[in-house]
Amino acid sequence: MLDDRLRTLLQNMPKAELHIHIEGSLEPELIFALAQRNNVQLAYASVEALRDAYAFSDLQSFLDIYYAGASVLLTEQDFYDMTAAYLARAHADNVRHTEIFFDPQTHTARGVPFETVINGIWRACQDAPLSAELIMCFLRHLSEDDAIATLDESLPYRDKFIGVGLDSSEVGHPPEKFARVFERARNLGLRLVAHAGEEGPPAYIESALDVLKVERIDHGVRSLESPALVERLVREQMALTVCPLSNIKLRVFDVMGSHNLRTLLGAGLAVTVNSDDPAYFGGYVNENYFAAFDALPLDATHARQLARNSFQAAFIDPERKRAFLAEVDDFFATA
Ligand code: HPA
Ligand SMILES: [Zn+2]
Repeated sequence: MLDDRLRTLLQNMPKAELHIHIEGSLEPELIFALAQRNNVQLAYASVEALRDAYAFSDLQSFLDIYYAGASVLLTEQDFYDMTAAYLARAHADNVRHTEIFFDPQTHTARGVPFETVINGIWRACQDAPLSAELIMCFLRHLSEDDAIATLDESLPYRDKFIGVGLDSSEVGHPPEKFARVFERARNLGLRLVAHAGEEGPPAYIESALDVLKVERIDHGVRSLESPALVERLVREQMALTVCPLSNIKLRVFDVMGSHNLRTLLGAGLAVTVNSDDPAYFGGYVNENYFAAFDALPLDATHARQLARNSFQAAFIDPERKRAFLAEVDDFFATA
């Protein structure tokens, strides 16, 4: 149950966000504004008509609309404006540090130069009122050769992002399909993450760990189907970047009351709460905390654990991590 006191606590607590696709922060109003600015024809007559189309049956039905929405992004300023809007919302939610996914292939396939994409997003991060880093994702429905070409294309901008990830259609595209490109990324000193166990089976989480050697699992909610995997994830304190509203909108769980977030936490897993694609799933990170705490038996102790986990799992140096964790502890000591 979410009373006013718990809601205020969740709103104000310092937190990190570790699973946010920047293209998924593109609000319908901004899609229409950019379409007009760029003379792009949209398949929807109005903001309302577009929003009405946000009724998804699974991951793929969402991805089709998400890629269509991204088609209005053409100039560096478009990428800047989209990113600046997300960062302002994250700041309002008391996010202190965010690690943002971007999907270059969605744009380079349409003829938008890699440089345009990364420079716009990166410049907004430099201007942000919070700490922000970038993680470049490969689209798993495309080939590994395409991912390798994207990694090659990114090398001149190596200092503008900290890691690589794997997103898009999960089932049928197991992590091992991307073994070589992740090995190359690892040799470049990049941090590694992958979506696994959102719609795909626990075996995909295992191959993300064993073959890709990822350092965090994005989603990972299906890990509970394998007790041996849960035991391993707890032992290794492998972070899961869980996205509660996403899981409901994409029908991974029927209703928030049946989400397994509380069970994952109770098992000792290093769970974090994140927004995934906030413009499409009904809210930014604090809305994800509110919805989960409203529907599940979660209290201030869990809030503190989740805030701590978010910084613990962040790709930041140990000194900054200690400072953020101390900030969380101070916040809860005086709350
Ligand atoms: O939740 C997601 N899963 C896979 N790919 C994605 N791309 C944006 N959001 C997602
Ligand atoms: Zn995601």
